[in-house]
Amino acid sequence: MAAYQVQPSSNLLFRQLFEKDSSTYTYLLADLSLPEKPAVLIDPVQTTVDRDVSIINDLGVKLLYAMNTHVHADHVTGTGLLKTKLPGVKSLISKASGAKADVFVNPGDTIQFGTFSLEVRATPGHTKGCVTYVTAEGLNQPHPRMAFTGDALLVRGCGRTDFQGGDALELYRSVHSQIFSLPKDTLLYPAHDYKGHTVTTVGEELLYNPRLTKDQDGFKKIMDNLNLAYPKMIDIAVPANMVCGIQDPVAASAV
Ligand SMILES: N[C@@H](CCC(=O)N[C@@H](CSS)C(=O)NCC(=O)O)C(=O)O
Repeated sequence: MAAYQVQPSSNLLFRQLFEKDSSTYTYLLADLSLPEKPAVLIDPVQTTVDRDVSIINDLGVKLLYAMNTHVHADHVTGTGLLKTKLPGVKSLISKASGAKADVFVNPGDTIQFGTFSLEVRATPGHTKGCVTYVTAEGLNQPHPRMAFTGDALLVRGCGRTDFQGGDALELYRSVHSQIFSLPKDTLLYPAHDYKGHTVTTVGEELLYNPRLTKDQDGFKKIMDNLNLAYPKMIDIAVPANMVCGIQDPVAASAV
């Protein structure tokens, strides 16, 4: 297996952070070419917000957006709590998610942080409002490109499709049209991994993804027979994430 050295651009700060209880990856990206070092944080988890705030403060970056790829069912997002700890931060999620946030994005929108940006691609199927965030093309942009796929595409897997408006055929079409259409060397960063993987590429998943290399019928059969237990925190996480996590930590801790 090839080892990936992420050298997207000397000006792009990139950190992949892990939360072990839900096996969630959180990603910090910042533009070091500007004095303010504008940054975004993708899929933060509430229980690791203090870690994230420490890293942000240690590195001296300015967090603009705490953003989600979708309404998570297995953990409470850190976006609400981050807003209370880092004033000025805006929560961001897709309009199609139906969740509350400061900023809503639609397919084709770009999220700017300094000289870098992330393109919003609609990748529904795991949930209705799932999006993938993709770095831009261009001379001073990360090369290879990087895509943050949430739960639409996992390394050698994909998100389940049995709740929150999930739909196996929609997920299949989303991944093939919006993710597998990217250049083969595009680095794919998922929101979860349960087996110790960190990153993959479009080329690798086109060859080795055991679900998405099948045809649509074969894929649907696999997804209909996953028989996964519901996430332990689903009844707490989904309602909390519909409002982008805790908005008032004092009130929440009093409950
Ligand atoms: N055991 C975990 C939940 C595991 C799970 O269902 N993961 C989801 C993504 S989070 S909703 C998934 O789509 N998994 C796909 C797969 O093939 O594993 C818990 O209880 O939290």
